[in-house]
Amino acid sequence: MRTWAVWRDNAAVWREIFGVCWRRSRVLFLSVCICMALDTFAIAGIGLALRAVVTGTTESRGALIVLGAAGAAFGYAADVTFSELTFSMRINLCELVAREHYDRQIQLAAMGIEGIEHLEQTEYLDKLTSLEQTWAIGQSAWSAVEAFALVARLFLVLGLLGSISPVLLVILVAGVVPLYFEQRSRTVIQAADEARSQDKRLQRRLFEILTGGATGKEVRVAGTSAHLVRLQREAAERSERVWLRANLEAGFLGALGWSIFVAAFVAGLAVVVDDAAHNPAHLGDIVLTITVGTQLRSLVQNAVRASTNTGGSGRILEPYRWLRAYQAEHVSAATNPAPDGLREGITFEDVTFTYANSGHPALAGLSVHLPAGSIVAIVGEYGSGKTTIVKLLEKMYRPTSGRILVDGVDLATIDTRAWRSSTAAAFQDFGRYQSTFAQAIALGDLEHPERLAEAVAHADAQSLVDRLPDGLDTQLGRAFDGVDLSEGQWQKLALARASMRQAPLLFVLDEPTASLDAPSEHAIFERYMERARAIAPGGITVIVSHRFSTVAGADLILVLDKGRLADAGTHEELLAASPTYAALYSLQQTAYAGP
Ligand SMILES: Nc1ncnc2c1ncn2[C@@H]1O[C@H](COP(=O)(O)OP(=O)(O)OP(=O)(O)O)[C@@H](O)[C@H]1O
Repeated sequence: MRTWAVWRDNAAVWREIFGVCWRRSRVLFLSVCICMALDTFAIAGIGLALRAVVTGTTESRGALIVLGAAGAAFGYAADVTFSELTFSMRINLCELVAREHYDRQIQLAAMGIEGIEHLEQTEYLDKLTSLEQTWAIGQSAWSAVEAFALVARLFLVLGLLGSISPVLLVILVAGVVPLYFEQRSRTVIQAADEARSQDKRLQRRLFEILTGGATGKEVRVAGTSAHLVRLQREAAERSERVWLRANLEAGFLGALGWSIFVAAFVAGLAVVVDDAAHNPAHLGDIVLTITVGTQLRSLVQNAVRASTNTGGSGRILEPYRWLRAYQAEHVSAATNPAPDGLREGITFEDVTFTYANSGHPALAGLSVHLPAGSIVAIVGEYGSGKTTIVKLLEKMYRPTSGRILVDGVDLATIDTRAWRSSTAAAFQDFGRYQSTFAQAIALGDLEHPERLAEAVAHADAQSLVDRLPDGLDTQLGRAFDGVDLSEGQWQKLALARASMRQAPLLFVLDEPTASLDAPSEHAIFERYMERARAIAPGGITVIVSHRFSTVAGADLILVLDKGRLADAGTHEELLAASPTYAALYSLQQTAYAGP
């Protein structure tokens, strides 16, 4: 039942693929179909033409010999030409459809998912990775057509054999035998492929660790390279053993199937030869039987390959179908407009959030009001839930329970795109875009490139730009022979990107200065505090930090402890009323002041 459902779902995608092929290039689509159909008849034509040559020879009919020879030559030429043409046109069509349709569809579907939960689960990441080969989606549909055409060709050839002698139809039955064994040997190979996939992944990861920039440094210092190389070799040996065993078994199964087929074919041929010995007019049948019969082997093999590819295409269609279904489920249906400005503020109402792959809540029963127009700092130990609040505010996740209210309206009901375009954020794990410096900043708001200089100034990045060889036009990153930046410089760039959006309702800075030195950190905080005061009516600035001292000027400080709100208030209030805050604050003061 499950298999049937998979085939039905695959068929629905194939129908869609053919529709896309038809719309994108009718000429290519029709050419492929016509070439495939003509190729199907070419083999039968060759057999018939050769029989005509032999019959012409035995009956001394010159015209028939010439016609048969010309027909056979034409048939061979057609077979080669049409199969070559079909092959290259199919590739072109698949690439065209991938480039102009599926690449875009997949990217839109991936970005259409409201949150980022799926991006943090390995299984889903694997699925997305396999979708990088978008041409294979189109290829899967054409493999199905090819399998169908090959089976049609098989029946045509067998029909011809049957017309010589019904006894030859026994080859039809024999033809199923190698089909069965080839199928089984492919299953053996597939099972082995799956069985060794973990070792292959391990090999790949170890290779990345050994050759990667960041990991390479650690491996060298720790002196563990020989150990890692050994682990990699062991994984390779395990994988090879599984592969070799499977190939031997598959080879044996294949040989067994073909031996049975050859025995049946030889027996059939003996019947035809015996008949021709008694009736010279049937000599041509021997040629026809050998011509068409020898084609059977490659036909059956190709039919098996095509049908296995068609079945295997589920490997690419399954993640594609999954992505579409997942997107359909996770597309935001919220339609409330985002407010123009905040009047009351943002209220967390008993918000609890648990990550899908985690057993305990990252935030538990959080109830707090962030007043409109305020600067809110979130402090707390590692893993206390600070970033989780940021992600919830940006609608990357939805609360497991409780609500976040924006001026009394549930954030879940506010149109996600509209909400995000009224906010700006510099995330802790910011992107390092290997483009020009200016492009990497402008990504923050493509509609207002004129704000670039201002954003650079806000992030205290002007002196950095001045030092770059081509200023704002400097290419970044090693992938394109560009300049590599230090962690702190990348962070300033991310800050500038977040500063592109002027007067956002919500401005979130998650550890915006973690990689910066103390003077830069101080300058940046001063500037962002100042900016926050000038932000749109009621705009809220949220700053996440480990360093209590730098956010002391915030209007409201939230102290998180293991996912719970331990305390909230101004710096002075907390110093007076919160022993946790006072202790951590004085600890940090002492640590930064030194002995
Ligand atoms: N994607 C995730 N999947 C599962 N658990 C997660 C995920 N992200 C965070 N967590 C867990 O949720 C808890 C809160 O994490 P969060 O990143 O919000 O803490 P944080 O206070 O920002 O920490 P840090 O100061 O280290 O950035 C931690 O226990 C963390 O391990």
